[in-house]
Amino acid sequence: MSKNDEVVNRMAFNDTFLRACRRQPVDYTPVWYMRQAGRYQPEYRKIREKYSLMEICEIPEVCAEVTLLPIQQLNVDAAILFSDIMIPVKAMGVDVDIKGGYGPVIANPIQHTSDVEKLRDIDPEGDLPKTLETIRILRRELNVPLIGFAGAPFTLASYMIEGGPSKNYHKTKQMMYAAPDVWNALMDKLGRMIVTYMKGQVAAGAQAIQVFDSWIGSLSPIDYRQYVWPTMRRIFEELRGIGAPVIYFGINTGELLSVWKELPIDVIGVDWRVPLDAARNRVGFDFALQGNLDPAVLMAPQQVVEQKAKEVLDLGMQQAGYIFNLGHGVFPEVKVETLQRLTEFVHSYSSSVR
Ligand SMILES: Cc1c2[nH]c(c1CCC(=O)O)Cc1[nH]c(c(CCC(=O)O)c1C)Cc1[nH]c(c(CCC(=O)O)c1C)Cc1[nH]c(c(C)c1CCC(=O)O)C2
Repeated sequence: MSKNDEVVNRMAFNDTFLRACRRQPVDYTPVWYMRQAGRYQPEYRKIREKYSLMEICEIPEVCAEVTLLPIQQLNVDAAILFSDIMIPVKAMGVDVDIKGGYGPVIANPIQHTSDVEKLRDIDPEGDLPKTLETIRILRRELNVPLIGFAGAPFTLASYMIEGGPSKNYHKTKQMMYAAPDVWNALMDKLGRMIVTYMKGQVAAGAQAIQVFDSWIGSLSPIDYRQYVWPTMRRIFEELRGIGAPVIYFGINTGELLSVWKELPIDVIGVDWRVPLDAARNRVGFDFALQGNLDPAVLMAPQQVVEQKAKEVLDLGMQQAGYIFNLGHGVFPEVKVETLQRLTEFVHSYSSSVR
């Protein structure tokens, strides 16, 4: 390749990730990492010395810079907006703080119908202008697709009800089982917020959407269907046709996949517990899959990382519509170089096998 071709190539838009989301043929397996912008990067830690996470999200130039760090360093095939699932919850009027190394903290947890009634419906242009401005800046700078995102109702509700991270979600489930009216009102309100917010992100330039339902695996399939499914179906039906593929991700969702397969979504994010061929057997061939290297593998020597990545790829690549990712986010202890080499490996191995 001549120097000139290289420049042209670098500027051309790389749509491999979007093609994989739509189960179209690709030249190699696209890859991005959950939490690809974060504390494992010295540059991120430096920016965090100056600004809190919430402050970064309020300064579009800095927020765009943080989003771009992994694109420049890792050669990944998609960018994910730097933000947090709790940012729009704050815009609904909830007093949220995010403590690094711990998680979201809420001063006045939701308990009663009146607490739910107090939550404001958001207007993304009016309430989250900095997020939309960040997306617009990013679209000018990026030559890979930009993923927008939201937290799903159950996962958001778990923080809003517990007041912070939780092990067993006792208060959340207590509301679900004992006060279904309050619970349904909360699901409904969060569902509407998510649809409005995702439409706003896509209108501003997000090219794919990931809905994070990180803690949904704490529910049985029967309870998922009864207490969460109606809201999820409404959300995804309303997001259908917005012109951006929709990814739905959660942890510990092995038993939920047979329910998820009835949802109108494009991509299912799988954690490391379910081998990708088993996931295919559970959801069928109408979805792309994303995942699912155990993030803990990134602490191992490079040859182990590559062996484990190969095992994941050999299962994932059996069908069109596969995106390599971790089964959850990058840990702060991971070396940047490990992810650089992993990305290179995924690209080269997948293009050699094809
Ligand atoms: C559950 C959840 C949250 N936030 C998010 C989820 C869903 C995905 C998941 O399960 O990880 C989503 C999220 N949060 C963040 C992003 C940025 C984009 C990216 O992935 O690069 C994304 C996509 C920034 C962040 N959000 C947070 C950090 C930590 C670093 C910091 O404080 O600077 C980052 C980079 C803080 C946060 N925010 C949250 C937790 C539990 C924590 C603490 C955990 C930790 O400290 O590692 C809530």
